[in-house]
Amino acid sequence: MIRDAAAAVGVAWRAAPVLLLGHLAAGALAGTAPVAAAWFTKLVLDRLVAGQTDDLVWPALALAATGALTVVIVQGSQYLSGELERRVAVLTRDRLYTATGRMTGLAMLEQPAFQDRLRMAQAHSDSGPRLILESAVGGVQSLITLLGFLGSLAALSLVLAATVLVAAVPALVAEIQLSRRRATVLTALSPTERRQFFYADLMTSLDAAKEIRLLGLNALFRKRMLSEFAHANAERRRLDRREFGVQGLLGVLGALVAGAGLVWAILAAGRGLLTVGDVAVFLAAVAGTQASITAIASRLGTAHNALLLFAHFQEVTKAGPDLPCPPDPAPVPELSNGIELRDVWFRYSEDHPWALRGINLTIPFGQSLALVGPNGAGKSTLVKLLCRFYDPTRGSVSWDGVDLRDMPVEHLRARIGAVFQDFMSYELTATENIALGDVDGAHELQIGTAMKHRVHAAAQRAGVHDMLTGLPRGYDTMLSRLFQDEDDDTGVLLSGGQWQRVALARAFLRDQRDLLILDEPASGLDADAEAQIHARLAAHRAGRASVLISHRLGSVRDADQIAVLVNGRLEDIGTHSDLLGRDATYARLFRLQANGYAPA
Ligand SMILES: Nc1ncnc2c1ncn2[C@@H]1O[C@H](COP(=O)(O)OP(=O)(O)OP(=O)(O)O)[C@@H](O)[C@H]1O
Repeated sequence: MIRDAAAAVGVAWRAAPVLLLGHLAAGALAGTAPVAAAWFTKLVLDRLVAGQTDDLVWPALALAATGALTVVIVQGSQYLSGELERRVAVLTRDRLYTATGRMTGLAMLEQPAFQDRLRMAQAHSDSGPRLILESAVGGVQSLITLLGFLGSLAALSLVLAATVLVAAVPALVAEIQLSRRRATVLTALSPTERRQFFYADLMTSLDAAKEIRLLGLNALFRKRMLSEFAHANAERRRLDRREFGVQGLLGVLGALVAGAGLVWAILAAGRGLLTVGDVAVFLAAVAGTQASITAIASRLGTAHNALLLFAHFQEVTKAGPDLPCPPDPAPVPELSNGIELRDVWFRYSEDHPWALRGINLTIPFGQSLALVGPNGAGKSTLVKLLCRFYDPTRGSVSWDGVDLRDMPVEHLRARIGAVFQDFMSYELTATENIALGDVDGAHELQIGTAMKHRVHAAAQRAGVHDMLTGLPRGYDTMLSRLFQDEDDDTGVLLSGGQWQRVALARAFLRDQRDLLILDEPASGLDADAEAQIHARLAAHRAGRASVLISHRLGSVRDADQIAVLVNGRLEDIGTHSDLLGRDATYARLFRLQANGYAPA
């Protein structure tokens, strides 16, 4: 907890040291103002009662100046706090997304617990340090006020000063417990909120709009969202009620102490033990002491709560890379022999069934391997292991004899081009959508003349150049209608097959890479386009290894090798004619598909 507090202050210090110091100084000044105002009031009242009107001017002026200064400090403090939060936000976001960038695998992102932590970190990383600092500054401010008023109170009655102090202990304890409870409830509600966002998102998502409307799912998802919402509200209500009860009791206790003090002060003044000014200071001190203690308790609670939430940010940013990285990684050589899977077993987690079972397979350099098999056989999983999105649970994948785990993962991926089954459609211009295939991550996307030529060539190979040229702004057209200016609605939505060609063009931009992976690259293409794409792929096979996944067996029959996966096992491997001759899964599936095209 202390380490998290130091980290939060460290973040603010790194983001804006001068603002931080200014904020602290403003807090300390603001803390002395109420005490000074009380004593100036006493001077004014005592001199008024004593008829010393000539000596009234400076305490009255000082009282007015204190009031004015307080207003300036409060306003200035608010500005400093806002600016500090803005600068902290830039720094925390940078750290958060640098940390997620260090997670080079997929397993961590797939864990619900990590997703919850990430969401909490995203939600509280900006406000966390601000709340912690504000609580610290506010706490110091209230402490200064408290000490000043306690001193004043002690000068008038030691017993009363001690009573006010002791009466404050329950408030401190209660506030800390309440804040702990608040943070626990927030964390426990995270999965509920995740589901709530999921349903809310579904109902407004463009991708889901067709099905939601056709199947009439809006009412169902709205009810589910509201039910999650109601569950979260019930928890929050329980918390608010508890808070209401505790704070109410504490308020009554404080009022009783203040009331008793007031009676004592009036009786003492009646007996001539206190002046009118003393009574004024006394009243201000009792109220000020109680208010400061309540403020300190509440600041402590806020800081405690903010710290518990900020811990999520700390955990995410401190998490190491999710794929082990050797201390002295081997450079990734250009592929010259091939990639070998040796007795590879893989499951997504210990609770999941095996997705790959003892796969032994070689993908020789300069050759193409087709992966075929029924749904869920493990084809995409195998491809994900080739890109090292996961490490095999058992066995190894090696690149020219070097285990992928011994290589820097970013170097490995720099040698791979891929189109995944669930490829991305970026809401950017057509040029950017393709140029993203070859970026230097450290720099902004540079689209000079040379890059434009390469983008056009890749688009031509993917058979999408003419279509892109014909768009309202050619290659500069936004492939989205979401990010338009009011007076510019030239963005377009592409069809599924057109998007697939753009994704292919993006992969072709990386065609100098050693391994080309195409997971169902032509599933959305018309028959002409599919034939063209496969002819082009075949022409570019030399000089690299390629892996092609397809359910349309006619399109993989020319592959140098066809591997048949069934239920995570390698059932068979060979050329098209080898496999047809063996009369197993491949031959059965091929004949089934071929029959569909045979004349009736
Ligand atoms: N991220 C994941 N977490 C847990 N299980 C997964 C994950 N991805 C895939 N699986 C499971 O692993 C198995 C293999 O899936 P995979 O996607 O590799 O099959 P596939 O052969 O590519 O299927 P398809 O032809 O339908 O694309 C399936 O049982 C699937 O449910």
